[in-house]
Amino acid sequence: MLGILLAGGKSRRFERDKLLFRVDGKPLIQYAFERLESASLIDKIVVVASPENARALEELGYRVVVDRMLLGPISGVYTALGLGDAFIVAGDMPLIVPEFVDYIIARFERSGGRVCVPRWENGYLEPLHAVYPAEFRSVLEQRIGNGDYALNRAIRSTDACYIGLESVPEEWLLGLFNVNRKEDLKKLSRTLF
Ligand SMILES: Nc1nc2c(ncn2[C@@H]2O[C@H](COP(=O)(O)OP(=O)(O)OP(=O)(O)O)[C@@H](O)[C@H]2O)c(=O)[nH]1
Ligand SMILES: [Mg+2]
Repeated sequence: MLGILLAGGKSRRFERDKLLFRVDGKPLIQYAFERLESASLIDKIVVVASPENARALEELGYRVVVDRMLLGPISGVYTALGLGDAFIVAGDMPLIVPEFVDYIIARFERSGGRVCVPRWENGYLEPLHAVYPAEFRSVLEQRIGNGDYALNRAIRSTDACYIGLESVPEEWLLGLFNVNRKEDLKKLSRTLF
């Protein structure tokens, strides 16, 4: 399965490009890359970047595709699905749990190729840690065309496969942690070092 790291955000809350920000000498996105790479069902990783950070990411050695729409995650997913079915994850998730990634991909295979997305007990979805079939691209195209950029609504409009987070090992939930603000780096350091 193709692995995609979304990297076209604005980092408004972080106040500078968080994915290139070095944590213990390594760009933040590299943590997500390494953990995604060690999932056994992931065979290739592509970064979906913005025109602003594409060059810097390429120089770090990543395969990069540019998202020219930058409408938020929806256009990142839309761009990614031009490459095929994919496990799509936010580049700001440095604690990805490889077993959890494999589990979602396996569920996708068994579901007959539906969108497979983690769901909290309160109904909240984790669309940036999910598998999407390439065919979902046409759903997104239509919604983008109608000016509806909510990825969650696009998912709910289809017959998606939901992974109940109340029934997965508790350690996996850490994989959903994402860095939005500088303060979040403290939590990251406590977990990593
Ligand atoms: N390709 C692409 N990725 C995006 C886009 N918007 C957000 N992302 C990525 O999606 C992930 C989650 O987004 P956020 O946490 O909201 O990140 P952000 O937009 O950079 O940060 P804020 O401006 O603080 O909301 C991050 O890895 C972003 O890089 C977009 O328009 N295109
Ligand atoms: Mg985030």
